[in-house]
Amino acid sequence: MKQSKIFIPTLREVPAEAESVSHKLLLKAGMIKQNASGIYSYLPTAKRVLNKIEQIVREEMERIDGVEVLMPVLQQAELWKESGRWDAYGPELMRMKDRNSREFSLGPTHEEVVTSLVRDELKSYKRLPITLFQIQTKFRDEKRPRFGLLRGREFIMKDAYSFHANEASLDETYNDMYNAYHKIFTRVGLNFRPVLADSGAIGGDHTHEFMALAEIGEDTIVYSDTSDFAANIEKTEVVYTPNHEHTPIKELEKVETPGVHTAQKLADFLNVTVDKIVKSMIVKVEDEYVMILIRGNHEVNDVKLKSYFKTENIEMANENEILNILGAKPGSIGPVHVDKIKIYADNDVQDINNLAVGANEDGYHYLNANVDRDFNVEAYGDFRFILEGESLPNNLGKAKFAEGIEVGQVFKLGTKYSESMNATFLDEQGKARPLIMGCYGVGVSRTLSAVIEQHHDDRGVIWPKSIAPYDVHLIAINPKQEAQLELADQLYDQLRNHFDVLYDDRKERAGVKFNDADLIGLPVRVMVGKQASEGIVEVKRRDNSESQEVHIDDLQDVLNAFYDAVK
Ligand SMILES: O=C(C[C@@H]1CCCCN1)Cn1cnc2cc(Cl)c(F)cc2c1=O
Ligand SMILES: [Mg+2]
Ligand SMILES: [Mg+2]
Repeated sequence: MKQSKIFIPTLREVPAEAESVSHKLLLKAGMIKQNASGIYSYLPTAKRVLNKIEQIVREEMERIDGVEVLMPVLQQAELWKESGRWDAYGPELMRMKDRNSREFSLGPTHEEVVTSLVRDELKSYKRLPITLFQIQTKFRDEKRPRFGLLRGREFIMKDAYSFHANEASLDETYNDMYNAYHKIFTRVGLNFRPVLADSGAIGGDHTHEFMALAEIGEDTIVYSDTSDFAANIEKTEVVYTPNHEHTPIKELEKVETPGVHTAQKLADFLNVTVDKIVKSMIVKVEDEYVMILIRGNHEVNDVKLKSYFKTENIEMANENEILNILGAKPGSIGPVHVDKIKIYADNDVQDINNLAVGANEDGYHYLNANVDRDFNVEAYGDFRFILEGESLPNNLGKAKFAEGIEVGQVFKLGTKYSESMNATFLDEQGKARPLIMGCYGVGVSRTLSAVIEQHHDDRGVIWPKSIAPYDVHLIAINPKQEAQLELADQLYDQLRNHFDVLYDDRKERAGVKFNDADLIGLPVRVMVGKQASEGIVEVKRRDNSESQEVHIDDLQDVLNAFYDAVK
């Protein structure tokens, strides 16, 4: 492809709102353009990378007998009402009406659609197991889209669904998928770890996420320094070992605490460590508000709340809701004398008494609040994130943290959808039983970004050759020089029989061309410059500074050697 004909709007400066490296480089290298928040157009070089990632995914799915389909993006609400998920999701599920006022969602995932697709077909155990997959656009109305394609609202996913007559068959496909994902993420050049994860409201109880290691990653991986334990922090159980530091019960005392709105400030004000403070959070669980109590040095784990209350529809209450319920701002709320909403507490809250908590009056706190005397706790539970260094469950060592980008996930779904949607098959005894399902996703557009996060330098992307937009960047340094243009044109015709070639034939200054070539990040470069008249060109790698001047008679061999040497 000639660069004078393609569309790669590289930028000199990057818009300030781009925070992650991949977001900056996607914009600077002219790979994406934002249409709206979290919604992007993929420009030519990005589209070519997506094609290659999708092709790798397709190959590995078909290798384990996955069968490709393409389901609709618009999903009729009736299906989500059958599965009970129409009300289980909040504003993240984009909903709309057609011209006849029929309700639809923009598909965030396709369990309901695929189950409705097979329930009229897969009626006999003889047709099982079967795995259907698609590579398709998804929509999830994220509250805070950010980091470009890492957390978009519209994104490309490979989603696969498998159907089985028994658990053993599901286990087999789950393992096949697990291994196929290993191959996919290895082939696209990612440094990744599979981790135990929380299956959330999707159902089932066995799931692994595939995490690309990157500091920008929003997920925290908990791993062990002495075992092969690895889990998403959302899932990592906190082992509660009682360690009561109780002091003699004291009288409840209300104190004025001007300007004290955080646990740390209250701790400083009271001259105690922040773990002696108890924070109160108000959470809306579907339509009911509850209070969660947690020690000042811990954070509430929203996924553990969703798992405990068995719903995805959980949101932190906003300031107005808190004011309406408790009559005070978030920094001054607490459990004392609160009886119109239920109070839940993290296990570790049991270890201390005579608590310092908000007084439900702005600018005031209580000292010496004690459970049973001053407030009731509905239930204690594991509602927090584990801290680095704490013991892992089952003596698997101490928790260590790493950031990850979730690029894939495999689930054992069980019969959650087949039962609710009446998708049954006749077993060997002719008895109707619900299909057993698995589902498996790869974030295709997110994988593109994750690769950039792991493969770049300060000048631009360094594509692994398996998914680079092109193989070779051919640059005529000064096409106004007849000898250079002629030789470059000749090499373009020659090289494109062996490689995908991007040919920079533009009448731009050399500096612009080299900057753009570094940004675009193709594995190997052939530069036609001043020595064109002697038939000498320069071959250069993008991943290191290795380069070599070579006569065009030897170019093919040298270029093959350079290309083979690149990862
Ligand atoms: O998508 C999955 C499970 C698997 C992942 C692999 C491919 C098949 N699905 C989980 N999940 C995540 N976010 C969602 C967001 C919305 Cl708004 C929704 F309505 C449903 C879901 C939802 O179900
Ligand atoms: Mg996640
Ligand atoms: Mg997930």
